[in-house]
Amino acid sequence: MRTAYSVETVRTAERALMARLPEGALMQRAAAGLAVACAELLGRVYGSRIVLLVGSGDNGGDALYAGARLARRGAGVAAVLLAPERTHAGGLAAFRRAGGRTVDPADGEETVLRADLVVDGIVGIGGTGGLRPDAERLAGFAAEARVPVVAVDLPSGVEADTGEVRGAAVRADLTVTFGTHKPALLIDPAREYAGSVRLVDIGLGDVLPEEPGLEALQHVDVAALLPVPGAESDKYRRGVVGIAAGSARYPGAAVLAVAGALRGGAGAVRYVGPAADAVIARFPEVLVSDQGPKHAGRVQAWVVGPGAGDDASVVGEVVSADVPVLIDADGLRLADRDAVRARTAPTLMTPHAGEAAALLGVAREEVEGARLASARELAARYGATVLLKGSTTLIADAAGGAVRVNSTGTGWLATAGSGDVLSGLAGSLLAAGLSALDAGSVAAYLHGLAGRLASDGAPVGAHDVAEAVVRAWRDVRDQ
Ligand SMILES: NC(=O)C1=CN([C@@H]2O[C@H](COP(=O)(O)OP(=O)(O)OC[C@H]3O[C@@H](n4cnc5c(N)ncnc54)[C@H](O)[C@@H]3O)[C@@H](O)[C@H]2O)[C@@H](O)CC1
Ligand SMILES: Nc1ncnc2c1ncn2[C@@H]1O[C@H](COP(=O)(O)OP(=O)(O)O)[C@@H](O)[C@H]1O
Ligand SMILES: [K+]
Repeated sequence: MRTAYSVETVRTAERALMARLPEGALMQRAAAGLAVACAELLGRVYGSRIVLLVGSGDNGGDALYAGARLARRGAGVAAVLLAPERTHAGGLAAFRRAGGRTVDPADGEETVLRADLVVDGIVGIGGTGGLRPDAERLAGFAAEARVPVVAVDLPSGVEADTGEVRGAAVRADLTVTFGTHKPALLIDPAREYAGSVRLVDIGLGDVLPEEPGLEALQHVDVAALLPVPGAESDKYRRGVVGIAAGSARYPGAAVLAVAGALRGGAGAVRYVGPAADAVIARFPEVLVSDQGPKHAGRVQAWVVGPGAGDDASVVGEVVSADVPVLIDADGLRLADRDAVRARTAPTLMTPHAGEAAALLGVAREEVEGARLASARELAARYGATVLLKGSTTLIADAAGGAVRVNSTGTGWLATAGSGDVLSGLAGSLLAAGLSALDAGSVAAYLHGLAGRLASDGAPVGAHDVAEAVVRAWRDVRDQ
């Protein structure tokens, strides 16, 4: 499991750890890790030209101590000081002792454009708002220079706790972060600014609380959650998932949700709705009914909404069922809010940003800029688990606790119908007995991976993604 903690938690942990260690020990650990990462990226340190962008806090201090280490290995290191009189004193002294030279921001452009590597030590977890104008100017030179940029702890200018990017921010190729990931390194849009991320152990593990703010499942975690049939299993014990989806106008959504459900581990898939002929023609193994959800026979979980059009009565019937229910797409618009809140069995809602915005009564951009807060808010309002789709998908439980984050996907998944596949897949995992949080996060993980496998850099259709779920499942199982 990859975990991330909020700034406040990181600071508390750092204080606890610092109290046990000699002064400056943490920063030395951070700087040592940072210098190693820079050296690896450069390949050859001796003779290389490194430019440090140094802000006025400890983030700049990390950069200066790392710069000193690199200067001692024969690199030519220059530091552009944003606020010379407020620069980290110990770091600056060490840097100068090692032969580093300082540069006035006025000469920053020329220096940065001649660099082989730029180290962004402008601001770390102490930053708020986008970069200030003088810092933005320097960041602009780094982008212009088209040389590798290594961010210290975080790409400067992003919001550490939320992943929002409210103004100018550094775009890094590599971010070397200390002690733990910060939420911004796992959540878009900030995640994109970080490039690849390397975590340097500074000993925080022992002092961080057990429950993180965010967690991202890895192959091994997903493998442990996948339902596997045993000797006593039969199709009913494996779970039956009901799909109430599709309409005369959108029959394809039913086919795609069923395609996802058949790959999600349930023992049987029941389909209810007007697209039964299309479903059965494509998937003869599906049990179909046109009697409505109440009379369709027992299921262990329902999926309602994909391509449902305007049929609110089917949504109402499913929402009143006393089994886990996944509500997606049109279902999110049609479901009675009080009825959703009144449910006692688990509910999983799977909006994209536009649907989440409609549910919250805000503009889509507001959700896109504050995805974490939006997912938490929706989960609390509806008493449901909320899976907010996007390039990083977030899964938040109503009870609070760590929010799951998934980034296995690819932009090629932004294709019509891929969300229908995801809802069928997640519903099937719910029917197989996973909690709403696990079903949502395992489905997002497999779906993202399936998108990558199916696409391999080329356009794909949603049905390709559904077919590739089997390969994603094997990939996870065989890790
Ligand atoms: N606290 C610790 O024990 C450790 C901290 N470390 C480093 O220290 C950093 C935190 O240091 P600080 O608390 O000093 O804070 P930062 O260095 O992250 O930022 C504070 C400084 O940045 C300026 N600033 C804030 N917002 C800005 C903006 N939008 N544009 C430009 N400048 C801005 C502020 O004026 C302030 O001087 C971490 O990110 C990490 O790099 C590491 O050395 C590991 C140990
Ligand atoms: N840029 C992206 N990167 C990765 N995954 C994405 C991206 N855009 C969308 N997705 C994923 O693709 C799926 C699209 O679902 P949705 O928006 O409901 O589409 P539809 O309604 O057409 O099925 C979601 O799983 C979402 O997380
Ligand atoms: K930084």
